[in-house]
Amino acid sequence: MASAFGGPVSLTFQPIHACRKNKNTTFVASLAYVIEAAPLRVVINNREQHLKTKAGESPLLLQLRNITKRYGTYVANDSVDLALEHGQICAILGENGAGKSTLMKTIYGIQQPDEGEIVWNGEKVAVTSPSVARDLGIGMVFQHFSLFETISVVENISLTVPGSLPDLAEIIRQKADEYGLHVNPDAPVHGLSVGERQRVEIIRCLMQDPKLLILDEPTSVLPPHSVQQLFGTLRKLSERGVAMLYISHKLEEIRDLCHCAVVLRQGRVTGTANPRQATSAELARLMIGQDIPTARHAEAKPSCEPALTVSDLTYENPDPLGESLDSVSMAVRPGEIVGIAGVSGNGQSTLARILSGEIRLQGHMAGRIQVFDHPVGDAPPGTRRQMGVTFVPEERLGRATVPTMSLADNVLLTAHGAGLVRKGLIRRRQQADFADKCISAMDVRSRGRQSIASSLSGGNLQKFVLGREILLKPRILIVSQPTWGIDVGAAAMVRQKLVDLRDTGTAILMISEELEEIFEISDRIHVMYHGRLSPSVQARSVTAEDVGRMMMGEFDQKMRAA
Ligand SMILES: Nc1ncnc2c1ncn2[C@@H]1O[C@H](COP(=O)(O)OP(=O)(O)OP(=O)(O)O)[C@@H](O)[C@H]1O
Repeated sequence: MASAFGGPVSLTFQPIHACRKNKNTTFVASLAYVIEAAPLRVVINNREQHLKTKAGESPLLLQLRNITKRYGTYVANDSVDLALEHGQICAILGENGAGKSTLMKTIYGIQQPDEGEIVWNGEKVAVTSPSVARDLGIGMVFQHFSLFETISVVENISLTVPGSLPDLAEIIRQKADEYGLHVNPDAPVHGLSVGERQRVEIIRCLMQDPKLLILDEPTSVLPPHSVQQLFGTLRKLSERGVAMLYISHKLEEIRDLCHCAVVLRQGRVTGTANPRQATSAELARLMIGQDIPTARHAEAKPSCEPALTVSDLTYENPDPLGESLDSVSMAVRPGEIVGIAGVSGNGQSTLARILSGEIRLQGHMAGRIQVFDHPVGDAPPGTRRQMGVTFVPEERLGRATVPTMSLADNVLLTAHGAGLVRKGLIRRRQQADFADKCISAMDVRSRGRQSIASSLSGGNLQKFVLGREILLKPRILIVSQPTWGIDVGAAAMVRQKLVDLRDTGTAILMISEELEEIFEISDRIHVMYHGRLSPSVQARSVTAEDVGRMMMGEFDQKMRAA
């Protein structure tokens, strides 16, 4: 059978038994189907009854019919059909650039589809803006929080939800009790952990009584113990009839939480799956069309002399809301990967900025930073780069790239010294070749080197930035959150590239909140906690539980007691 792509179509039928059984709901066995490379209409579960549907409500909360969204001639969403029931938690899966965010932006009214229609509770609607979406009952929890740090929780919420502060504080307490989202309405936001901030974002959505919540990679910022707490809340919401669209690259979490999964590839729906019955490997295969390789990780053979040495680094952050460092010491040798684990907000981003030279040794800082034998504590980033140090910051837009510039011009920002400029003039051929190499080496899905950085999907821009720095063949690479927002297939490729770079003799310092990633490719592991760094441990000699305890500060208590 030929598909719309002209390629073959394969059909796989897979029986699903009652996948969400509770005393209120009776299921009939239904079929989940996977259709490769063909547009299809998705009907997620056939049920005998829809007991979560209230009187006057359509059994389907949301239907997308033939939604198409183009950017110029590029089709980001292509005839997407989707149906969602009340209370259903549906994962949206897809590789970087598959069109997930584009689809969510359309549902939330941030952008308009070029073709197709949205049917809400049985009625065709035009979601012309996020406020129209909120009025309908659609809420969105973004990956990056939008809270003002210097005011309290209730003051933040009052900026979008009408009501007096005492009344709002009372409602916050009620919602917090009802859904296990404990947060003090009067607490200033700057003192809250990331988990608490996310609870505030969710409470803010709940106060608008949503029927559908869109969650964009909600666990990427959370420490492991907060993930289960969040899932508890989401399950409660689902039981009360709130439907959810859940974007994530973390397949285990999708298997744990979601009732159904829709797979997008190149803007099209290419299949559905029951995540509770599929393995992570099967879900990954559905997404990327092949098995995921794990990094081939032979034991490191580091040199003796460290490439990067940090001794007794203490930094009192002049920003009262910023992270400080306390007596941080470590060394990274050529040919090894040193991972720094820790819950975000414990000083990792300050450390990365000091090591890159963005913050330089001055009065409120003590200690020493050396690249091989040279002290660099007061050297600017350019000098450090000339010594063979490259950096990948966690913020790709704005810090790693200029959003409004093309990929070709973004290459010049850090690779100009690699023969791309001579006598002050840009060598266009070499510039184009370097950009093309980054794109092909890292499989960056874009419309070529002239694409504007901000038009790339988050994961593809991240791959481009990594490629730029790796191609410079650095002596030292300092990388923060290397696979943040990158799909599982691309993450495996990125980790392999880091291991390959290590094997050429580069010293790599990797700051990551993903414990799995830390374990997969680090040779030694440190943990950061409240601005202090643990002694390093050999990655092969500790368990995730050991590191988890270190992340909760156990090493710090021992060091202080010693
Ligand atoms: N404003 C824009 N202008 C041009 N192209 C865009 C724009 N926004 C997105 N695109 C393109 O649309 C495609 C889909 O992007 P989208 O952000 O929806 O992908 P995604 O599946 O969310 O990816 P990721 O997992 O990396 O976040 C990408 O190829 C991207 O380059």
